[in-house]
Amino acid sequence: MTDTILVTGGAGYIGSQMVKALRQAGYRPVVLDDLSSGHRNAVRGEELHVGDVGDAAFVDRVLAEVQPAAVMHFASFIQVGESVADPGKYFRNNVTATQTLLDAMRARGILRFIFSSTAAIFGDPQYVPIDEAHPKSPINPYGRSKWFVEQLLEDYDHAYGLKSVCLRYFNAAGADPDNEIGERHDPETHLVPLILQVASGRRPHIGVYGDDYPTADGTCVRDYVHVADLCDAHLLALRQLLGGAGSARYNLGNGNGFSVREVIDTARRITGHPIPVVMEPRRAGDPPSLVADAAAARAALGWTPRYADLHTIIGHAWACEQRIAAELDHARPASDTNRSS
Ligand SMILES: NC(=O)c1ccc[n+]([C@@H]2O[C@H](COP(=O)([O-])OP(=O)(O)OC[C@H]3O[C@@H](n4cnc5c(N)ncnc54)[C@H](O)[C@@H]3O)[C@@H](O)[C@H]2O)c1
Ligand SMILES: O=c1ccn([C@@H]2O[C@H](COP(=O)(O)OP(=O)(O)O[C@H]3O[C@H](CO)[C@H](O)[C@H](O)[C@H]3O)[C@@H](O)[C@H]2O)c(=O)[nH]1
Repeated sequence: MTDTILVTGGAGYIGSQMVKALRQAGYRPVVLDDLSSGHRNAVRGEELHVGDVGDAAFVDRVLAEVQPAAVMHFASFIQVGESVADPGKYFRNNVTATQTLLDAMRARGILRFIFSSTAAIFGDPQYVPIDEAHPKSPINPYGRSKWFVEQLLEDYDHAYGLKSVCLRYFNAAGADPDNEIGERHDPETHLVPLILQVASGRRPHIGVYGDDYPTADGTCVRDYVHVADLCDAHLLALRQLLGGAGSARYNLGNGNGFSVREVIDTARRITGHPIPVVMEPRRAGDPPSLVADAAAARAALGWTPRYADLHTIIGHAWACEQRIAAELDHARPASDTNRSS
């Protein structure tokens, strides 16, 4: 029988890619999303339940109807800066609502859970590459919200036998290799899509947040990991959980750090656009360097990233940005087009 997998946040950037990967792997994905930042048209033909993960009655109805073998939980708020300005919003959605979901699952005897965690749980790294044993010391409410849930999951396993895999993504980037879906955050805060919006003419320049960090060229170093590779890791974790494996946590990255300048240079080569840079002050809460040690995921899950090369990651994101820019151009009223020409 085909296993049904409930994907919360399945209308978002990573969740929609996951839905596609689940379908291709022979599962039946069902989406639960309140469309607060997701897009209805990112859900392409799957069953979609529109509502809030924090709404206990709604979640219970969906679980009863869908009867998933496991839940993949992508739904959350994701902006570090906003989490500092409005921590209540982040703890409510990322912690309290997640607990509501977990309690509803328990009540229905659904005890398999895959959680979207983040490198932000580590805070300022004490060493790189960062392995699973690295101390957890988040420096913003977003990171703390994810670390709270990880700890809650440990207690829910001990007490209730709820088995979970926490996957700590480093910098998710890239887009669907088939270019059907892609990254559409609003507002966009992530480096790669912002750079590509400059190349497509949607922005005049890219601001670089600081060049006085203790890195080779002074700009921050990150480990960019392809969204399709993140989905592969989820599929492997899912197979293990459904096979009866216990709870686990894995760091997911390629183990290669690239500076902001290197990312911009790579994008210049791919797009042929000069991508003007404007230097800006440091952004609060940015660690100088975040690079994953993903040896545990490779060994225990058998995870081998297919698109580890930065050129490929940005190339896929560029194809997506060109498609989105063309769609926006097409949708713009003729009077706007006349003005800009
Ligand atoms: N993008 C990254 O680089 C990155 C890095 C590390 C971790 N993550 C985590 O991965 C997950 C997905 O991130 P993303 O970039 O796809 O974000 P996204 O904003 O594109 O997707 C999140 C989805 O969750 C939905 N949602 C939010 N709150 C909800 C609620 N209460 N009920 C129902 N639906 C709700 C939104 O409508 C959206 O469709 C998040 O949990 C995020 O913290 C992302
Ligand atoms: O316009 C921009 C945007 C970003 N950056 C820089 O580019 C790097 C990457 O920034 P992103 O915003 O793309 O990604 P973050 O590293 O801040 O955040 C990512 O990793 C975090 C964990 O640390 C969270 O999980 C978050 O959701 C995820 O997007 C950072 O050094 C940032 O300062 C710029 O210079 N200019």
